[in-house]
Amino acid sequence: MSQNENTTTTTDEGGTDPQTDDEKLISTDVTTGEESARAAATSRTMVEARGVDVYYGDLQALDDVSLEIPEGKVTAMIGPSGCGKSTFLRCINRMNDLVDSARVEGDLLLKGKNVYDDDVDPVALRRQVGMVFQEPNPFPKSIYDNVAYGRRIQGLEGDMDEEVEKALRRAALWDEVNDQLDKSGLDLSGGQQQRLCIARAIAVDPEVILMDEPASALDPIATSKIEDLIEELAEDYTVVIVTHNMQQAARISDQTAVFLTGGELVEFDDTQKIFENPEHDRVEDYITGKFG
Ligand SMILES: Nc1ncnc2c1ncn2[C@@H]1O[C@H](COP(=O)(O)OP(=O)(O)OP(=O)(O)O)[C@@H](O)[C@H]1O
Repeated sequence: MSQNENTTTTTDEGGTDPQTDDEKLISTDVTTGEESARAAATSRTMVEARGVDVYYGDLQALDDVSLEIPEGKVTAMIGPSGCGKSTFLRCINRMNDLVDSARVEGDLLLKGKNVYDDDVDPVALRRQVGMVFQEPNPFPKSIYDNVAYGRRIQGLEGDMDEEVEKALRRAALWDEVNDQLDKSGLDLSGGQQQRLCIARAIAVDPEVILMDEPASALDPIATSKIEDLIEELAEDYTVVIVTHNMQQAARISDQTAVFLTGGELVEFDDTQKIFENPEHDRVEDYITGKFG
């Protein structure tokens, strides 16, 4: 957001937002302290969807999706191809804004604040809600610069060497790369590249990490490392992961959302319940491989 765009905004209640332009520039958290405190006092929900519909032109990709994603857990999104899992993930950090034909209706709240409100800066939102994609996509830069990049462009304070080391340690990559930080990120193995992308995402201190099939391009050993890492990350972050791999969802997630054709969220519950005793026959059929 440019400084000129930072004008006084109208609140839901019709009053004016007392936050000054400078304060808004300093505060990149899209939720205000008051909103965060209110949300924390009433629940531990990090992300809440209320009646979310998404369209790409005439095609409806999500149909009236409502769910609450708890803080500090791993939440998996599963379902057959084309049922809207990635679309839902991309609503949370407004990546769908980048698709001209995409239209989002309903409410998508992050710590009680609608991320689609006019006063939310999508760039600040994407710092708070980081993303890791299916194909590892490090920048053609050194390992160090890949991790430092986000902090530099966001102007975040702190000792950069320490921050880079911290992020690489959290991403379980430090021990493998600490003596070659100048090496290109592109020269790492696929699994290391994906952990580098995770380090890059966490270097800017997000609260939520979205992962869109983060291990599907990796071999079984690299996959297993990423799965271990995801479980560890949930100690510090809220993780939302799209996966085609039901065993993976069962292994690493606390909650599972099952989407079925037509962009419908059919069931959302504890992962154990979804896999052992789902409420809906259609979910059982999907889990047991009768379709999808
Ligand atoms: N950028 C886009 N433009 C037009 N239609 C899109 C776009 N992205 C997704 N869609 C359509 O929206 C629907 C949901 O797609 P989405 O990628 O969210 O599903 P998914 O469940 O993640 O699928 P997969 O498991 O195959 O990745 C599909 O019909 C898809 O073709």
